[in-house]
Amino acid sequence: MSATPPVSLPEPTKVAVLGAGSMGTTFAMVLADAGCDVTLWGRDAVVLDAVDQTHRNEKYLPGVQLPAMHGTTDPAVALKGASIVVVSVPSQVARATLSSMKDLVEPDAVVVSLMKGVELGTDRRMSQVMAEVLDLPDERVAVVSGPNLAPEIAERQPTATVVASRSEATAQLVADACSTGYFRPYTNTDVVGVELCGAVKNIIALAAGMAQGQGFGWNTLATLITRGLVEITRLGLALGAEPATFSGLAGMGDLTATCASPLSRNHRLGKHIGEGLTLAEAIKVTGGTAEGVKSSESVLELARAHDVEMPITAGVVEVLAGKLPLADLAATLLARPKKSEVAG
Ligand SMILES: NC(=O)C1=CN([C@@H]2O[C@H](COP(=O)(O)OP(=O)(O)OC[C@H]3O[C@@H](n4cnc5c(N)ncnc54)[C@H](O)[C@@H]3O)[C@@H](O)[C@H]2O)C=CC1
Ligand SMILES: O=C(CO)COP(=O)(O)O
Repeated sequence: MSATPPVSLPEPTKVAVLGAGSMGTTFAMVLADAGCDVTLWGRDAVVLDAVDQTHRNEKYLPGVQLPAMHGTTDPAVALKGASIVVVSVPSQVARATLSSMKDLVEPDAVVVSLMKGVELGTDRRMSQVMAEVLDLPDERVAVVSGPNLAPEIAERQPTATVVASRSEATAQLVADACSTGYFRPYTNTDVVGVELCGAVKNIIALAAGMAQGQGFGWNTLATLITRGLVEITRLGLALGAEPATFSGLAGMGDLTATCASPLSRNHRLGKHIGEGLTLAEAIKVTGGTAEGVKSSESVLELARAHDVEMPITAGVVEVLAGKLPLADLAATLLARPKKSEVAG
């Protein structure tokens, strides 16, 4: 097994995208638009047949005409010859999904996570899960994260993102593979920071949605975004992230998009709870993967293990668990002991 990926790939780069939901399909579109030979893998034969034959995924991206790509339910077909493997399944099933495909991934492939969650039970970030299951060295691991609401990218609206890898050459390689006229990747070597930004902003977006559902306005939203960024930064720094990451696209960028947009499933789910639905009802009505629900628990565990204060996250966990009435959340947060804004 080679520890270092090739610095350039054969043209066109063959890419497997694992997970045919809204983000997996959208990123497959970006890669194909960028000139890659893309095969999308998923479990639903009806969906993948349509992707393969008519280049449409009506279940997850209704009305969107995709560029030419392959679709399959057979992981061996998707992974054969793929020099880049993109993983876009819900975080809590990443380990099981990758374990079942472990022997099919090409020995030199770079494996990229689009997932924005932290594993329950282990508190591992997705790049850690991928590396553990597939036995990958740092040079073969990358993550992509930024203000990247799938429905907007699928309309080819302009946005930017961060491709992070401990290896600058790997980050550059993945950035080259997904660079288009509407999607601009920046590189970063701070994998920890970029990944934590993606996972924790979903929890803050739940809180922002709850606040909106309760009828609170822009001041509350801005307060949650700003103090949410403080929580993300505190946890990230405790885990070795770089300070500059938090004001970047994966940090402030994604936090703003997700907390403000009704396209965010986490925001919508929080809003349903704010309007009075139970968690179970809100999950059903929202549909799709709202990573913050489960990751709030693992992120809070990480925070406690590193002695990091995350009051908004802790409040969201209590509300979701039914231990704190949502009507009391704001008062609970505001009643905490007064402190300096800038002292840690
Ligand atoms: N949708 C978005 O705007 C964005 C999503 N992401 C991240 O991408 C990841 C995937 O999310 P989406 O594609 O949006 O979710 P989705 O809910 O649209 O699709 C999830 C996909 O995973 C499949 N799946 C569910 N359980 C599975 C299992 N046990 N084994 C294999 N496949 C399974 C579903 O069939 C579906 O195809 C998440 O971590 C999310 O945070 C990141 C950026 C933007
Ligand atoms: O991560 C996202 C945008 O960058 C998508 O957010 P949701 O998972 O809340 O829809």
